Amino acid sequence: MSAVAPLETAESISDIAFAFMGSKALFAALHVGLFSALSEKTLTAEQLARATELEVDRVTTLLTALTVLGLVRRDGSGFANSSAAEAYLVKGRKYDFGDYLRFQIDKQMYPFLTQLNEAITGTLKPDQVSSYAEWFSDPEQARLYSKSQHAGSLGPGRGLAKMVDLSNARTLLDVGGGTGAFSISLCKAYGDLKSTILDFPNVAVVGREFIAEAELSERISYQPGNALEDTWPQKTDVVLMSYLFSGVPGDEIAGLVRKAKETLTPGGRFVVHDFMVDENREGPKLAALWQLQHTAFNPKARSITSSYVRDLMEAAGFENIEVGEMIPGMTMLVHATKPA
Ligand SMILES: Nc1ncnc2c1ncn2[C@@H]1O[C@H](CSCC[C@H]([NH3+])C(=O)O)[C@@H](O)[C@H]1O
Repeated sequence: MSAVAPLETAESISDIAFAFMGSKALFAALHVGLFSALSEKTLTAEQLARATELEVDRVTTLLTALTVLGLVRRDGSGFANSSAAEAYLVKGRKYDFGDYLRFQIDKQMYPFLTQLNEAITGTLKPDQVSSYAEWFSDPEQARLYSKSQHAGSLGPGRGLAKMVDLSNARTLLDVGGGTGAFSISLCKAYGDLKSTILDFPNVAVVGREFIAEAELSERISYQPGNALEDTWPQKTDVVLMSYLFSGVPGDEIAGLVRKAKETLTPGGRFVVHDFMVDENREGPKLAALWQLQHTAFNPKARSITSSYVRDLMEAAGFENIEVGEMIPGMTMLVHATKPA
């Protein structure tokens, strides 16, 4: 991964400093259904104002911002979607991720960044969220987050099923498994596999709904609780931790690796999936920014690399350690075997 060229101009700093305005223009447009209203047609600001029941000056200002960002384009005297907006931001399109952006990113991640200054200086106040446990003690927050996370993880789950051969495994422990997107994808790919998901009680409530919908309630169950405090089910053939390391205090990670080793059956596989930056700390950009995002609500989070995870696995006595990219430019997969 090649490094970004260091910036040389004031404008390039401004681009970063004011980027949040563009993020908000995108989210506001999604909330009023603007891209869906513009789907496959060209509308003037007045027509769009009528379609979205908004005031015309405000629609004009929003459309102008979206046009300079390239999300929409001028078409004669009207406005039309860019091809990206048409493909990814219109309701019902196959690859639409508008709901993920307007719920998880705008309603949860964006507000968390308003406490980043305190998180960085270690001065979060008691009423500010400083862990997943605290955040998900609110059932509505747990539901809102988990639903979009689920949609985002089904695809990577299918990818994982192809990258790691689990055909000999019968039991999976999915630590911080959320609503079970990975467990569901893996159980669908491997007919003999059963999974136990360890996650907070308010997440389990939502997950059971998804698992019932996938008709896998017989094979996927929950042990609701806190992975850092509770006793884990023993003798499992696979332990999976997807996005768990980024969500716990950095000094807990080594203990999680050791606990995985104790829990696994001999020959069992330990699989870790998470945001990991390159060894030289020059990228990938989204991995680095997502790690920073996690620090905003988990101030003891650690910015990890795949070598860091590999070294911990080696120290814990794992072998056949393999490292690969999972979501390009964003996440890595590190997996290893407990000696037979
Ligand atoms: N201490 C903890 N104990 C149990 N679950 C946790 C803990 N800390 C974070 N989590 C969960 O870790 C998950 C991170 S989101 C990732 C969910 C899922 N593994 C996936 O890849 O899609 C959330 O569901 C959190 O509730």
